[in-house]
Amino acid sequence: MKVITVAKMREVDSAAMEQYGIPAVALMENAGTEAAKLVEKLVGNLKNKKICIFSGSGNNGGDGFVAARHLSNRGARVKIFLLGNIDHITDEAKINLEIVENMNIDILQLVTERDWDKVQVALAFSDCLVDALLGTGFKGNLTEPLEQIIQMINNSGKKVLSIDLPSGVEADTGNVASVAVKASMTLSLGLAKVGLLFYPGAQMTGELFVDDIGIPSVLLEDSKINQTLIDLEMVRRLLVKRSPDVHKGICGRVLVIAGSPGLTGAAALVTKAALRSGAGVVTLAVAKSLHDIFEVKLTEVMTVSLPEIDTGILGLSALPKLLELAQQYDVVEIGSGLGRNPATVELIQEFVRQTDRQLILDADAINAYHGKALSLKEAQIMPILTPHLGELATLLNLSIEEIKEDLLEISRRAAAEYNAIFVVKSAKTIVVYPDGNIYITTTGNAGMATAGSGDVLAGTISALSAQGLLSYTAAIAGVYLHGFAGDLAARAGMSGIIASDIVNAIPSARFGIEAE
Ligand SMILES: NC(=O)C1=CN([C@@H]2O[C@H](COP(=O)(O)OP(=O)(O)OC[C@H]3O[C@@H](n4cnc5c(N)ncnc54)[C@H](O)[C@@H]3O)[C@@H](O)[C@H]2O)[C@@H](O)CC1
Ligand SMILES: [K+]
Repeated sequence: MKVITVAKMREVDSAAMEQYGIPAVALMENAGTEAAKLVEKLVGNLKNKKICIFSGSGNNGGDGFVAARHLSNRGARVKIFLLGNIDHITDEAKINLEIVENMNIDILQLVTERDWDKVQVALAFSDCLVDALLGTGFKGNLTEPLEQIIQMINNSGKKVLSIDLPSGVEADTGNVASVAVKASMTLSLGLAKVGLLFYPGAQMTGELFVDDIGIPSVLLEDSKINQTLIDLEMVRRLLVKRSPDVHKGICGRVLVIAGSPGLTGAAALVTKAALRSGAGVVTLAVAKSLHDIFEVKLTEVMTVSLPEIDTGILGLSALPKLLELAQQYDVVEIGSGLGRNPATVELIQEFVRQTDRQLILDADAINAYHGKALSLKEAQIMPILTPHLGELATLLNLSIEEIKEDLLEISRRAAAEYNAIFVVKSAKTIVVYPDGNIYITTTGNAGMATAGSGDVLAGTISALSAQGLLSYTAAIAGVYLHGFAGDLAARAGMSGIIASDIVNAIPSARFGIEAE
């Protein structure tokens, strides 16, 4: 499923109206009709049900007026609370406001504090609320009466249907200024808005429904809408089932260059995740003085000892051996817990420049390219980078807050600038391609915010890439599989998940995805 930004949604709306001649009021009619159906889903038989509709003065409010008409027609007792300047009401909303006025539906414009009491009473006796205060036209901070009304809605404990977006959620970012409606259901119009998928907006959305409201499908499937959700079907098509006559040598060979003193856990997690994700052979290359530790720590992973420049620290002296070794592997994962010694940074950059293997760069390998987009462009095959928000911020010289303000566009610019596939890890991990396409995962949970979870992801993507998925698709399938494994691990208690739990759940997750 595609996910859309406000600017693009406006283009699609305009095209529906101008190219296809669909009047705006018809789109609004469809929006309100669908909203009324979902209210029925929330409360059951509408007869005598008390429904409060909160409408703003924009088109989102207009959708609310249409819903009011349909709900009233089906026997509900509807009250409309109108907020905002009625003189600035849009043409389509005005048409629908006049209709509900003509139908003698109870409408109260909220102006003074005395009106709040009426809202409180109505809320107490209502069966369900419809939130049509703010849609895609909202940005920034909420002004006072809105904030108060939204708080009243949330405090009422009633079921709420939000139209298009929970009011107060910014459509392009998922940011919530001070407060937003906590919806039981959200009906998103045309396509789901980006903000419904990212936190904190995603937390306010409730169950998400999407309706095309009559917009021609060719407009909604436009290839220029370049955000797509990663779903089960997509990943099922990508993951190739193991044929019965395979041997380990053709199940994907992964070389991992990771670990430094005090950071051996990262290397262990990457390698184990690669094995659990189905790689046939996984080898860990480490500095000589760490080698014995890993020999004990890892059973199924082979280890190779590299020359070091200091205890446990790699430098250029390891380069010839690494380049030669890499030839025997399909994919090289580099950087997890490798450390930031300038000599190690130099080794990373030279290795990345000279090897012709597919690379997955994590953690310190990403840090090695701070301000050096041009030198990463020297990589022979487009690499995959797996930064978390902090690493992305450092790479781009921005703060995490600045990135969150415009995550998609900033990630797009980074992928284009570095000519790399970026897997940006956060509560909603995204895969970003230099051509601007973004894939957003639908798996994963808050329990996965735990040390080492990112190392597991790097191992998973490496294994899938080594198994023959193109870097383009390995990142998508890896992110989904990793999140799915985390969701399985969460069944035993989300808040206590540790990274090894995710590793151990990968085989079941893959089995679940591949199952017919
Ligand atoms: N053709 C279209 O564009 C369609 C639009 N539709 C609906 O129209 C919505 C978009 O309509 P609009 O562009 O009129 O915008 P909205 O109705 O989402 O919001 C505009 C209103 O919000 C107020 N507002 C904006 N930012 C605010 C802030 N920070 N604090 C307080 N008030 C603020 C504005 O003053 C204005 O009254 C969609 O979300 C959807 O629900 C649907 O009717 C379908 C067709
Ligand atoms: K809304």
